Amino acid sequence: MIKLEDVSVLYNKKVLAVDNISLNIDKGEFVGIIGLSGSGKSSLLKTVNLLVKPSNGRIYVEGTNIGLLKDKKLRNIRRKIGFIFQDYNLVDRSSVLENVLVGRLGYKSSLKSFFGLFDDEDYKVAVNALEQVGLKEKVFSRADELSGGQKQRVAIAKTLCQKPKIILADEPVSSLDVSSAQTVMDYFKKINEKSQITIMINLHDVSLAKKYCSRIIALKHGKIFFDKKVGDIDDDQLQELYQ
Ligand SMILES: Nc1ncnc2c1ncn2[C@@H]1O[C@H](COP(=O)(O)OP(=O)(O)OP(=O)(O)O)[C@@H](O)[C@H]1O
Repeated sequence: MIKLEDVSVLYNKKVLAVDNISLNIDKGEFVGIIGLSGSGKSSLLKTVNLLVKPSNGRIYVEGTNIGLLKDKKLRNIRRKIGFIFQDYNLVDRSSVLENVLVGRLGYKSSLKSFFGLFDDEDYKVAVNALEQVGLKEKVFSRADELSGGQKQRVAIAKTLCQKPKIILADEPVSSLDVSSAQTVMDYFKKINEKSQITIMINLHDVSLAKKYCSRIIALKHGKIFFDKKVGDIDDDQLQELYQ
């Protein structure tokens, strides 16, 4: 589903955030990325949909080298890849429904998306997405009336409206209390299992990564320190990672 070949990210010609990484992620995997702050987790995730352009290497999504795509073809492939940010990325003064409908814009002509014109099908998809994250009753609430955990669930619903095959989530629960973080992670897990959506998620909380992910990729100084099934990770390796 996702294949990286010799991918590096170099900022300002001097900070090597991702150092020659190659990896393969299959459809339906739930992969956690862990590592110290500054180890390159965010940069790695953002290269997968070209939010950050790699300075070297190739990125394949479903076999297509996305670095070679332009305009409509690039937009179409990006539509398949949802991205969830730590700070939710919602419009606070808009309703939950309006926020979620933004996820449909990739399916609209530029004119319709400019005027925010949605049809019955869009509303159906949006309400269904909110149902999937347990927030159907909040459909007309304003986004800024929600708790952090609820906001992140709205962000997930927005992404689901894109009908993604892949969800990339960059520290999606690090601003949340323990209980809200678990609830959000539960929804990620449900979505992964029910829809076979491939998930790559950056987490600084190793215990959450071990609880929810099937595979963990640990980064150190921009390189893969280990890449293992959760059951194969031992505490010594984790200690070495965080030293
Ligand atoms: N836009 C940028 N311009 C310049 N340097 C950057 C940029 N983004 C990240 N870096 C640097 O790249 C390196 C990796 O950062 P990155 O954010 O990818 O790591 P991270 O593991 O996600 O860290 P954190 O957990 O703190 O977000 C760091 O040295 C960081 O300062």
